[in-house]
Amino acid sequence: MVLIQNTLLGSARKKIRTYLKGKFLDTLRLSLRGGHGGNGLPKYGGVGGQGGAVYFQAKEGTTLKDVLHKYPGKRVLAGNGEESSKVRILGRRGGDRAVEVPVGIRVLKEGGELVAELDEDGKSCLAAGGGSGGCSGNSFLGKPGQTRMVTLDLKLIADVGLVGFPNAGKSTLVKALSNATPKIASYPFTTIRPQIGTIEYDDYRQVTIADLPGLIEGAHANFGMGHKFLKHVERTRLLLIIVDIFGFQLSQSHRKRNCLENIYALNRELELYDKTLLEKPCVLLVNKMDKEGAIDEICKYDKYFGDLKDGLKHCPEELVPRQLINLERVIPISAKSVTEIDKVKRAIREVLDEKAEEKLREQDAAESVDDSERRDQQLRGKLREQGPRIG
Ligand SMILES: Nc1nc2c(ncn2[C@@H]2O[C@H](COP(=O)(O)OP(=O)(O)OP(=O)(O)O)[C@@H](O)[C@H]2O)c(=O)[nH]1
Ligand SMILES: [Mg+2]
Repeated sequence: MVLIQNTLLGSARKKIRTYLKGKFLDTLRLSLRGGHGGNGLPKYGGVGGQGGAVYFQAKEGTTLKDVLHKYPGKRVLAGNGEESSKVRILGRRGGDRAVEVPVGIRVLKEGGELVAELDEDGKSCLAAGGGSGGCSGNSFLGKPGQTRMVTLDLKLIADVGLVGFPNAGKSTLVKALSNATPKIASYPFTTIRPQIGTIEYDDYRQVTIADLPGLIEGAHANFGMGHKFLKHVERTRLLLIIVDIFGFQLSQSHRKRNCLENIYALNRELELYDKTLLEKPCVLLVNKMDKEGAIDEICKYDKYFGDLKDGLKHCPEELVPRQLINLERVIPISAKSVTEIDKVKRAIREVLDEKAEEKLREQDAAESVDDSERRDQQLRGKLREQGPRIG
């Protein structure tokens, strides 16, 4: 029996391995069941053991593929509580099951309700509790554990997210900036899954950057790969928007968009996905400046990069965003040139630091307002205690 079970499990694992080869998993549905409580022993007043619970624990370096390899049937069961017996009046508690999941996981119940957000290494949450053991209060009958379907939804955690149309040079840039080794090719949709690289600075500071598959116009209506990868920029602190100086044309049947139109189109796709993304600081990289004719091209649009509002008069109606992105810097680059990569590296660091300082200043200001309000309240309280003044 055990042999048959092992063989079946082995073949399921094999199928899953083949299916997952090359596939990026960022969501996984699991069926969970807490352990059943053990029965009590009425004759001796014995209490059955509590059923074990299912937990999720975030662990650096784990992927959703690892979870699936471990639970190919997508079912996680905790141990049942032990029954009370003459030799062991208090039944032993059933074993807990701690499922290691990637950092950045959101645990969602059926219907999408958020159970927990495991965004730090080591953070854990209870996902399905065990049933209580049988005792005098429940006729000595152990209770079943909680049964629950959950979805694990992964949002990558990176400091910087790259947003651009296909072929703009996102992967070329990430490869030059960081330790990531994404595939680069001269056709669109080379990148089909997100990848995170780490940028190292001379003072050992590290900044993580996410290379994402290219967006296309109409991604909000599920064209191309749709918006499904944009969730991975939700937790970033900075957006690197990258456009090809010569614009982008998906195919002969699509309209060619120049680089200014590309910026508005990306702005609009971000807005249609989630307008709070527009509050993030953005750095615009105008790429492929080493190509012939690039200088003439940038001269046409340069004046609008500093004031996107002014450029709206050249924007086709269908691309006009309601709210414009916050461009902190505009840097013309060639992702193939080492010196220009250094410029980008410095700018990333500067903007991240500026924003962090701004946030600290705002927190300090809010705290000092709180302090002065507290002092005012104390003073008013004291005056009330002293009673009304005569005269
Ligand atoms: N001349 C020139 N070519 C570049 C530059 N940056 C990228 N390329 C070329 O542009 C093509 C696309 O580059 P990728 O880095 O794969 O572009 P991507 O934005 O990651 O594309 P997708 O993954 O399809 O979205 C490749 O042939 C690169 O060699 C650049 O600065 N100058
Ligand atoms: Mg790419």
